[in-house]
Amino acid sequence: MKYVSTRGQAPVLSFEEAMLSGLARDGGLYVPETVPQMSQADIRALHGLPYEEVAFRVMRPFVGDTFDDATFGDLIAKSYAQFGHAARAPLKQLGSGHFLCELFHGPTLAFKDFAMQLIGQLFEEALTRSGSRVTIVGATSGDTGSAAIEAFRGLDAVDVFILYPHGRVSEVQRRQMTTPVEENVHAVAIDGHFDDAQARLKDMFAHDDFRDGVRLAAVNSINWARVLAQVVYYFSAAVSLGAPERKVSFTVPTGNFGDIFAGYIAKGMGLPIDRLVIATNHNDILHRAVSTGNYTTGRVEPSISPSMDIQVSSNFERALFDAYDRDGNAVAQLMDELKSGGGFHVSQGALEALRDNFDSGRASEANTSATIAATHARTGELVCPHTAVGIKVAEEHRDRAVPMVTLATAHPAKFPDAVEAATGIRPPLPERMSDLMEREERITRAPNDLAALEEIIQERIRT
Ligand SMILES: Cc1ncc(COP(=O)(O)O)c(C=O)c1O
Ligand SMILES: N[C@@H](CCOP(=O)(O)O)C(=O)O
Repeated sequence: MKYVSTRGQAPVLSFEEAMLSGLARDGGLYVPETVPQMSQADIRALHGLPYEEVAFRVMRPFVGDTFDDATFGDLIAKSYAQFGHAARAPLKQLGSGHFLCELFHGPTLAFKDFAMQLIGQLFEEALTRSGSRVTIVGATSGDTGSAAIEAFRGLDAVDVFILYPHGRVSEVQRRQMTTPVEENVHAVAIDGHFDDAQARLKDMFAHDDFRDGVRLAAVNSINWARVLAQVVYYFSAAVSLGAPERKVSFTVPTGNFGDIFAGYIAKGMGLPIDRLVIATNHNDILHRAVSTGNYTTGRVEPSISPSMDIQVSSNFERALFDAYDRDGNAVAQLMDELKSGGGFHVSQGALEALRDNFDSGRASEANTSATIAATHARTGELVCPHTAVGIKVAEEHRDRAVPMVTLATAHPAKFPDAVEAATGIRPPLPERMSDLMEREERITRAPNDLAALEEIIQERIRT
């Protein structure tokens, strides 16, 4: 299995190389050269299997010879052993034909744990084997950072720096990043918003001396391995609802487009997904792009679903690559326009290709609060604000003949203020985290400045 860059100018890599390098040398994102197929019989055979076995069968063809079967199976088993639900990604019925897929039973209470726990294991195995080390730098609007710190804390071969926007993550998210005591993890609060953090991360990858000097690695969804691990729960959910005999649709609360792109890959592998619905908050660049063809960035406005306060949505580049018939030059040109002019227009042909797979909708702040309240009143469930954005958009896009699954991307206790404001109920943290608010925090403050951030990292990495 080989991986190619969406901008067509970087070396073609193996799974291990793509995983350890993150962003391609030409600024693009790695995607598989071809998407492996699962037949109807392969999909039918997933019925009733434990999540770990589904994960093995879905991901195995993408990994090539990087890991042998026994090792890969063991790493998957270790990755999900800490999850608080036997089904790992259980389905819960919300109403007739509408289901939630609960992705928040991992150690940091958000869907990011599905991929991060796995790539923590994969990195450790690959680095131990080669005797090398890496410096991971991540950008977060809250959940990726906490999941990465949890997955990599205490590892000898890895130093981790997480850039998060100062004052723009929830207190629970911040404390999950700032209270771990291990010396190899660092939470860095930068002035600015998530897009600034992600832009500085990409600048570091474009700065070859720094990139090579610190052996820079990425754990954001620019890393293909992150997307791959997220493909699995589309299969487990669809099979539980009758695939391959029955089609299923998914609505995905979306920011950086990684999670929904994983659904697109599942569909490309043969899973009978009817519609993939992009659900955004008022930072709605993706909804505007799919409905009008204009991908134009605006100001990132804070919201009660802060993890989706994103305007420059990295993985959209992967979808564009396919929509432009895998023409890396065309994608590179669009990304140049984005950098120089803040946006681009998607060609008619590419827009039609995108619309073949994706629908989209948006939820205002009032919609989100009202959905948290209505869902609680109707079902007794407390949902996080990101999930509420998904539920609201899903209800608008449902074809009653096809089951709809909304991805429940975080636990409501990560965003207690928004949930309490909507329902009057403050969701408690699970017992194992009950002292989170008393633990001591360790925060580095930094300007939104490449040189300053690189200096902090260079001073702190262990050699
Ligand atoms: C809770 C939550 N929901 C949804 C999203 C959106 O996911 P993605 O960035 O993969 O689109 C994120 C992070 O981005 C998140 O943390
Ligand atoms: N919502 C994310 C933003 C980064 O997304 P990623 O999937 O590219 O890591 C977060 O919580 O940090």
